[in-house]
Amino acid sequence: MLAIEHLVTGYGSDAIIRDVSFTIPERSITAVLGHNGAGKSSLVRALIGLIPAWSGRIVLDGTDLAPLPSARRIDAGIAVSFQDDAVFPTLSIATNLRLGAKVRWGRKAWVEERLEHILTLFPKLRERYTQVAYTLSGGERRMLSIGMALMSDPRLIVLDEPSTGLSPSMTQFVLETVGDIRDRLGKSILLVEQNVQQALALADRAVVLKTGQVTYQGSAADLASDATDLVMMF
Ligand SMILES: Nc1ncnc2c1ncn2[C@@H]1O[C@H](COP(=O)(O)OP(=O)(O)OP(=O)(O)O)[C@@H](O)[C@H]1O
Repeated sequence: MLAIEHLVTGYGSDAIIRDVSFTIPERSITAVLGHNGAGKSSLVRALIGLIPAWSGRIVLDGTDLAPLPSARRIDAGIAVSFQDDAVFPTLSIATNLRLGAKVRWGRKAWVEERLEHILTLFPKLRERYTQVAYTLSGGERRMLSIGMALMSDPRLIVLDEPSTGLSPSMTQFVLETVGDIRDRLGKSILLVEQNVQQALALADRAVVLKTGQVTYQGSAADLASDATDLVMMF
């Protein structure tokens, strides 16, 4: 569904992503793994247009998104939830979620239907629907941030380290929900995670980045089962 082809980008004159190519299949979870500084966040930024591609292509359903600005990429079907939970703290859960669907505001019934899907996925958000977002716990705020990204009904959702700063039980809940986003909503997910074992247990495919280059791409289960491979790839 999405193909990243020979992507090169970076900052100033430093190339950080160096000839990266991989594909993300329909209805699948692809985990992007790598040490601190490997280039995971830079890859996410390039994917959604926060930094320009120096060369290469980002092809979604046959269209190259690399020359397009971020807003056009959202229209094309990519959404992102960043680890710093970009929610509006003084607005209610209900308003935050509706803002996530801003690109489709003209279609009221459609927005309400999306909202129902998200509230079914995150029952905690339904319980706190009218509360303002700053009253949420860290885990609930993470759910809201993911819910907002899902409101535009993307084909591909990019989750940048969704477990960062969460307790082990909340991490488990959020990662289980990532499985639901694939299975119940039928989305494709690019999951950037520090939590290697849990990410591999959940993902269908894995991509390992090392100093901006791909050292592994293939089955997540195969990588998880071979400890030697894991050490070599990182
Ligand atoms: N805005 C920036 N300007 C210049 N260099 C940057 C910038 N952001 C990141 N870098 C550099 O790019 C390299 C890759 O960083 P990046 O944040 O993409 O890695 P990462 O794999 O996401 O790391 P982490 O797991 O620590 O978030 C690092 O050497 C970093 O210092």
